[in-house]
Amino acid sequence: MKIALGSDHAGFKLKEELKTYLSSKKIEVLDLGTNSEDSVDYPDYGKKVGHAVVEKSADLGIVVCGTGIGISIAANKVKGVRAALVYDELTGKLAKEHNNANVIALGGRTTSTKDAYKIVDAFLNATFEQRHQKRLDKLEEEEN
Ligand SMILES: O=C[C@H](O)[C@H](O)[C@H](O)COP(=O)(O)O
Repeated sequence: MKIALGSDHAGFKLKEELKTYLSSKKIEVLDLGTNSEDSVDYPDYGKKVGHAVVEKSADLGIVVCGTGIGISIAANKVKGVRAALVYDELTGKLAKEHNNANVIALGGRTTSTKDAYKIVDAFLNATFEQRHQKRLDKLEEEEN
């Protein structure tokens, strides 16, 4: 399992913490930046992670900005991405079970590190429920 990580400056600290956390669980990480708290633009990093996932350089993606909002919108602009802004364990779990999200977005200014770890675990441990596939097909139809 390889996870692509990306953030803007507001998500940098949480991205770094997640990188350490995932590595400690022996999950491979592809860090696509940013690499400091210097101000950058979230679309650049959301799109990078989205491309990494749909082009299969990574299995899943995690993106972080101040709220998770902007970077989730950015990731969702990439065809084939289903990015979910998640804010607790339940939404982390349901993002996989119902939406088969291939990217989750977190807010570095809105979600604590401890909660982020729980959310990521809930997402990674959940399984997509096939009964929702027809809805995902309808999303895909709109892209094509
Ligand atoms: O949705 C957008 C994100 O939360 C950004 O991280 C945020 O807008 C960055 O704000 P600022 O440039 O004031 O740090």
